Order: sequence, then C-alpha cells, then structure tokens
Amino acid sequence: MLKILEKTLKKAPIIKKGEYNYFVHPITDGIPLTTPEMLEEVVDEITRRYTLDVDKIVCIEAMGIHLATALSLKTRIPFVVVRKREYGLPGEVAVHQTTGYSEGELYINGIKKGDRLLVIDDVVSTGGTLLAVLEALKKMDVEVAKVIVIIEKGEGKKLVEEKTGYKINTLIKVDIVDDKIITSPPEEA
Ligand SMILES: O=P(O)(O)OC[C@H]1O[C@H](OP(=O)(O)OP(=O)(O)O)[C@H](O)[C@@H]1O
Ligand code: HPA
Repeated sequence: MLKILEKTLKKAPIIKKGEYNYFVHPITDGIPLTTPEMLEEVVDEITRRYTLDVDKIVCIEAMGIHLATALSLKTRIPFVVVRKREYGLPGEVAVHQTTGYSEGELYINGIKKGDRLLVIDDVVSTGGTLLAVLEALKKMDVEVAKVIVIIEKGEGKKLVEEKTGYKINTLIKVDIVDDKIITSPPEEA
C-alpha cells in the first residue's frame, strides 16, 4: 500500500545536524527526487484512510506544501501555507517553532473564524513544530477536524497528542538504528 514510501525510506541517507540524526527523503526534503508516483501513493492512501470533510487544508512551509498541493488537486479542497515569513496582515498569528536542529518563527494567515481545518505536514519528530501550530490554532475560533503527518519519527507524536488532545494521524513510523532506517506501521494511541 505504501510500497514506494517504504522502499525509498529504507534507502534514505542519514546526516548529522549536531547530535540530531536527520534522514533525507523526497517527502521531507524534495531530495533526491520526488516522483509523481510517490506523491500519488501518499495522497491516495490519505483519501483511502480518512474522510476529509474540511473547508481548508493548512500546511507548514516548506515541506508540507507539495503534500497540500497534491491533496488539494485530488480533493478540490483549497489550502493555505503557514509561512516562515511575516506579512503583518490583519489577523496574522505568530508562533515560535523549535525542532531537533533549529528554531524560528512561523506566521499563520488566511484562516477565518469557524473554519474546519485539516492540518498536514511531512514529519513529526520532536513535535515542536506541530505543537506550536496546533496550540495557536486552538486559541483561534476554528475547528481542527483532522491532523495528518506522513512520517512519525521518535516520541514527538505522543507528546503533541498529550499536550493538545488532538489525534495525530500518521502513515508510517521510522526509527533510526545504527544509521539505518527501520519502517513500521504508525503507533496508535
Ligand atoms: O517535530 P519537529 O521536531 O518539529 O520536526 C518536524 C518539522 O521539521 C521540518 O521542518 P523544518 O522547520 O526543518 O523546515 P522545512 O519544512 O522548511 O524543511 C518538518 O517539515 C516539520 O515541519
Ligand atoms: O530527520 C528528519 N528528516 C527530514 N525532516 C525532518 N524534520 C524533522 N526531522 C527530520
């Protein structure tokens, strides 16, 4: 069902970002090559597993954008990007993001009161990014109907679920053992 994703993850190079083991894959980095078949496999699996009765898809720059684009083309649901750039538009909400190797600001725009949202991203690792975005959305007058992340790595997913109360739906789990990637089905709460 996720044959391309599994096969390519197993071959993904691992680089060091300080102490952090970072895998490099087309879904999370656009490297070495994102194929239409891989994107199709991912969005087909999303629409097979989940009912997407939402007004908008919310994705996070940069590596949520290709996923939201492909899903939007398939479902006809529009999407908005949480950007790393500040616009200063009315209603803009800034959040502070931390990952295992970086930190910075994210800016939420384009969301209206009462919106029913699907939040999508490529990977949840420490959970810092998703936590920051979901906690901000929680304070806005919107409904987060679904959260979908393609790849879970480490324990961040559980932490985000505990802290926000939202279920984080993932398609595949990766563990890095001896500089190799092991894939398995997602951990369910
Ligand atoms: O669970 P976390 O530890 O927060 O890691 C996950 C986040 O890290 C990556 O984003 P990054 O900020 O590196 O930006 P990019 O999408 O531009 O590569 C990825 O796209 C997720 O958003
Ligand atoms: O190991 C990783 N690889 C790609 N993207 C990521 N975002 C957080 N961790 C990772």
